[in-house]
Amino acid sequence: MSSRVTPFTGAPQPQAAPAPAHERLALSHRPRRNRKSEWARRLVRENVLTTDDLIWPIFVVAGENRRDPVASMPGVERLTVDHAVREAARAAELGIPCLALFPYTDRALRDEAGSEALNPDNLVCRAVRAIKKEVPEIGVLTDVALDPYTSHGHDGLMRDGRILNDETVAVLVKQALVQAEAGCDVVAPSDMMDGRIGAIRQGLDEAGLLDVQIMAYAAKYASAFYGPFRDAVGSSATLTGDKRTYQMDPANGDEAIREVGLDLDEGADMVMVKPGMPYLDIVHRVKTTFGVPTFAYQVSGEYAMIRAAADHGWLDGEKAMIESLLAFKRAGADGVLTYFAVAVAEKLKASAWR
Ligand SMILES: NCc1[nH]cc(CCC(=O)O)c1CC(=O)O
Ligand SMILES: [Mg+2]
Repeated sequence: MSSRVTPFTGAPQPQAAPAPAHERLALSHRPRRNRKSEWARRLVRENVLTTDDLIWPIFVVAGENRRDPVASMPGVERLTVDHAVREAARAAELGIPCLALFPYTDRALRDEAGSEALNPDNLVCRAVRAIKKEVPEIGVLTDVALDPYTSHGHDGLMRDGRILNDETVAVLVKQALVQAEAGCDVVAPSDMMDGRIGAIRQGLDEAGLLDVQIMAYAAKYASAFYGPFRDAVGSSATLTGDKRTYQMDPANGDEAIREVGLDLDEGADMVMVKPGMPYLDIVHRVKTTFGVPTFAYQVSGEYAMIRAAADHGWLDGEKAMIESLLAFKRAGADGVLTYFAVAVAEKLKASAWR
């Protein structure tokens, strides 16, 4: 038997000579013991990141056989539907459970009311149909909100500079139905209007779409970290003002618990906290308070920060990516929407062969 094959025999690890007795601290606890080697660290590890935890957001654009880079998100591209289908197949192959689709809408198709959102043949619906036809085994989540479609870049209808709530909800119900009829598996309202979860659930149920899940962007903050996303969907160019009358104040925590409670009462199957890294306290509170499927969105600005620093050689991008995602698991998230999804899945697959 080869003497090198000894990992299961309890062979002692090489150790430094112990300090002379008179220099030793009389400690009954030495937490470092459980960190002394890789096997010991693995044995006591509390959380793991797996490919099952990942939702991959992708941007789609009209046309054929094109991939347009997003300048503020190095490594992220807007994909025409044919490429999106190919990427969906790659993601499924890697074991990623779900994609989230976001459209870049032509400027000419944007109007005050965001009416392209209700076109059953809009870009998102075409992408959903193509992906579900070619790659039926992957989950497809669509975003319910009007911002990629409105000329003013807001998530809802606007009158006299104000975002209307109830009128917007009526449109969001129609938007969710259009997406569900195209075949999406999950609708994810990201608009933060009050009462939209209940209205969308009722609309889906009345249409017989009982199996379409709702992932509510329940605690979504008015954040500076969405900047690169707005470049990707073209709403940084259109957005007038900010979203603070509907998205949450970053100063608030208790309010997130109330918001999540309302969305659950209204029928949300899963809830989300967004952004991610600066809001891990909220993720943790939501999970411990409600014990429901809880997701976090590692948003575009978080991706851009890690990528930019890594591209400058200022940090190890791969390690920072894994550490940041593991932190979501530790905080209590059941899964994470992340632009790193494919990179992580590839890394996890490679390490499974170790
Ligand atoms: N309904 C808009 C929407 N859906 C997802 C994101 C942000 C995602 C990201 O930054 O990665 C946003 C931006 C916003 O609210 O302005
Ligand atoms: Mg709400």
